[in-house]
Amino acid sequence: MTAPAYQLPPAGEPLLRVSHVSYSFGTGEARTQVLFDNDLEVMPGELVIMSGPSGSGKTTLLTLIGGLRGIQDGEVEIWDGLLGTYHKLRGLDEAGLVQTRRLIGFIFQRHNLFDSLRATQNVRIARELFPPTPDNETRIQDLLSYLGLSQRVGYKPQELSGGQRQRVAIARALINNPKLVLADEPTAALDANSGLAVITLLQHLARTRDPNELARLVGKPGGHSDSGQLTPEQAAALPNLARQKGTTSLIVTHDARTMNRADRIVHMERGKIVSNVVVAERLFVTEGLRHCAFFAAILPEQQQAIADGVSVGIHPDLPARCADPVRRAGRLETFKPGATILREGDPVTDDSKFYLIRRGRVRVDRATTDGDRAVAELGPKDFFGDRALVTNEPRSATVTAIEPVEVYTVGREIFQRYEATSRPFIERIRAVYGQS
Ligand SMILES: Nc1ncnc2c1ncn2[C@@H]1O[C@H](COP(=O)(O)OP(=O)(O)OP(=O)(O)O)[C@@H](O)[C@H]1O
Repeated sequence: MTAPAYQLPPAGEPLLRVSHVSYSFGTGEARTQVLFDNDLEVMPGELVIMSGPSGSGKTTLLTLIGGLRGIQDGEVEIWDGLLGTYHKLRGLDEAGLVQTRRLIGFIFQRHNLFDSLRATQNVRIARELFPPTPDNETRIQDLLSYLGLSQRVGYKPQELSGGQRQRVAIARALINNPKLVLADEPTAALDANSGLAVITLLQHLARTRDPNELARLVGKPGGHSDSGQLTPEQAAALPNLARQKGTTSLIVTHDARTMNRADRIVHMERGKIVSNVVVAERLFVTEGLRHCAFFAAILPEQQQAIADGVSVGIHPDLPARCADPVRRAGRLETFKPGATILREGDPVTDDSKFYLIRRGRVRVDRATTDGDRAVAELGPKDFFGDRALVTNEPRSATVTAIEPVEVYTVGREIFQRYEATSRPFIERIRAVYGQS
């Protein structure tokens, strides 16, 4: 019998969806609510870091997602690509939960290795839950050796250091190519090389990466294995270890080195997800804003805050959707070909916006001082609509979508905020835009 083929979730749908999840410990007077109405969607192949102060509820949320605790309020749905359906965890019986947990690779602090088993056996026993493949044994050895344990495969847990045990637990979590990895501080006990190896493997399990990205992480042959770089052998082993792409990882960590490698950073405070930033989108918007004279003139941290507010929760590989409140805070608008985005002569109102093109091309058509018309085309990373918001004069051009267009928008209120707070600032800016 051949294994059923894995299907991805329907286009644009997440692999994991958390909706309105709240949670309390204890009962009666001792009842304490620790999670408050959380929403989160994680797309296939995303590497998401969850950060936040101690006690903010990260571990509790992770255990709910993993089906290790019963859901009290809200829902958690996990895509099962073999059944082609979502498992809804709320109210699921133990058999259903066991089935769901088999989709997940858990990397938690308490590793629960079997004390009587050697490193290889601890990994093999997880592999035995699934149908064997001809390369079972080589894969186990390759994974352990990639994680720097080739000299330790025959050791039992008590003969290993904390970091080595953690690496065996990681090998065990990843040996079955889970489509969802849930990890709680996976790199906390690890040296620099092992931490980097783990996060790089998760990145490569997620999707094909730019080879240059990997090349930058690799040290010289024979270099020190704890140099904070990968050895050439580790880099060479990656393609084979990460043949099956599409692994989604949700990682709780305080480790700044790990955070730099995330696709998205979700931040929790006091039981609530308070920010949800897609790193590539934030970078795109920040760079785009900095090319505009108005935003270039404000402080970098203010630019960053505006970029975060604009791009929050938007995923780089997918069209914009507004599924949860965190995403709704994102300001992405779409226009069909032929649609007018701005019209020459329209007055500035409270609804007026600045536009940064994310995808597609627009035509800009405006009257020139000599009575002619000037036409230009703009594309991704170009922007328009700032001048009228600074000068409060009517729109000076008509902007039309040539193709399907996605634009990030910044509302007029941001411009007014600076006008209200800093007179000299706005005068300087108006001078740049040709107004006294
Ligand atoms: N079993 C439990 N019984 C009662 N309260 C608990 C229990 N587990 C956690 N809590 C409380 O729930 C809140 C959230 O804890 P949680 O461990 O989820 O936070 P965290 O963000 O993961 O913290 P850390 O980074 O320190 O691991 C904390 O106030 C904690 O004291």
